[in-house]
Amino acid sequence: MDDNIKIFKGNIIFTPTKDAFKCHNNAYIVVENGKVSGIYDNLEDKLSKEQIIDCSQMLIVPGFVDLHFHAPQFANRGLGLDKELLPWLETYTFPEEKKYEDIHYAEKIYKRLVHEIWKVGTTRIVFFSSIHSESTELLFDLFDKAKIGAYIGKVNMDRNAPDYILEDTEKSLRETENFILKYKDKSDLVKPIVTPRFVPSCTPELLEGLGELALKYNIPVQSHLSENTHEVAWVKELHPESLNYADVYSKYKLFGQTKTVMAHCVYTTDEEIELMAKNHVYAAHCPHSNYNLSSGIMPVRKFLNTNVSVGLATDVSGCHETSIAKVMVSAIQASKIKWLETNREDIALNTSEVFYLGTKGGGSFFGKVGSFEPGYDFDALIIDDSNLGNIENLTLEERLQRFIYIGDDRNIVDRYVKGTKIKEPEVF
Ligand SMILES: O=c1[nH]c(=O)c2nc[nH]c2[nH]1
Ligand SMILES: [Zn+2]
Repeated sequence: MDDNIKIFKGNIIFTPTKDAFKCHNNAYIVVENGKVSGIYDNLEDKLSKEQIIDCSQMLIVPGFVDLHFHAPQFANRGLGLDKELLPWLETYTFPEEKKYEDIHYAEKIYKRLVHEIWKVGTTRIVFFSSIHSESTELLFDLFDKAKIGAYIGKVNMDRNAPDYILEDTEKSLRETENFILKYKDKSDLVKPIVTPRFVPSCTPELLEGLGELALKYNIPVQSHLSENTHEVAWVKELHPESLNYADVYSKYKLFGQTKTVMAHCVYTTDEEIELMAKNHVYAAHCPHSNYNLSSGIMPVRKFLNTNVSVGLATDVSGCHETSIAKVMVSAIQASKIKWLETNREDIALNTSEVFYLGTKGGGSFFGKVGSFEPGYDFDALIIDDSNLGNIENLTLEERLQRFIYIGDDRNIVDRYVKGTKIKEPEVF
């Protein structure tokens, strides 16, 4: 058989749309050159046993996609989470990010990070690094070597933070351009992304320069939008000339002029949501982080009803969890509170919806990723849930739901990206 063809047998479950799971019990998924070519209920008569990767009792699901993660905050998980956003940034986040000027510290933590992302079954991820070019390049190289898909952004910030974490505007732009030039064509799986931290920490000159760079090299953009009420008020104070928070990014060509993702969107107005839909700007929903930092609850249903593309994200270290499965749980919980808050108008999310958001919803930011429809990259997790309880009398949907709620990385037997099995990365 052609080396470029792999055939997996197992219980295949995925969400081509958010509205329902597609399930194939004990079926075959054929992968050619890293892409799904089809799913068949029976191929046995055409194949010998050696040609099949047998996962018979197991679940085969798309890999998880995390649309927003701060790599240099990895060692800070679980610290200072009784604070709100702005005091937390000052007391915990900025001092930790400063440490990434030391490449040896970066190497120690980033190697652990790659291992963790592999462990929890995240196969595609969008990272903020820190302001430091050398550490950012290291992060890029480690994910490229691990063969996990990622966008990686050198953070830009030149105002409203302690001196030790601020950049000179010109230098920030120059280093960002150098990073783009060095890495934009280096890897098939890992790519640069333009990363203004958020409006309060970027001068208009910096935002303007970053918008120009994104357009010049057609590089995607990521930032934060309307996470916290104090932050939103601060942006209004800094930019009285703008209609709203999104309008500031938009003015500097950082709001959909190239592919864009904005984290949080808790206080985004109806006009801003309309603009996101019009400009195809993604929203990264980070419910765990929003609880921890007392930010609020993003009205996800409103975004979905307005046809905004939404994915899930941990937002480590606003979030102490690294698993997107656990974010799926908190997305359901948060939406139930929102349902109560809106007098039962914003219908709560169900399991197929959050699974969609954590796979195909965020995956589309990377291309044909997060589903098993023909032509999609075969990014997959093989899950053995036999230790979680009886599997005989449950539907595949129930088994997957149970894994999301009570399973963990110990249930993930194998991980694939673009049809290639990802080996466990070395930590030391
Ligand atoms: O959750 C967040 N984490 C951060 O590091 C950050 N910086 C600005 N805004 C932020 N929000
Ligand atoms: Zn963030």
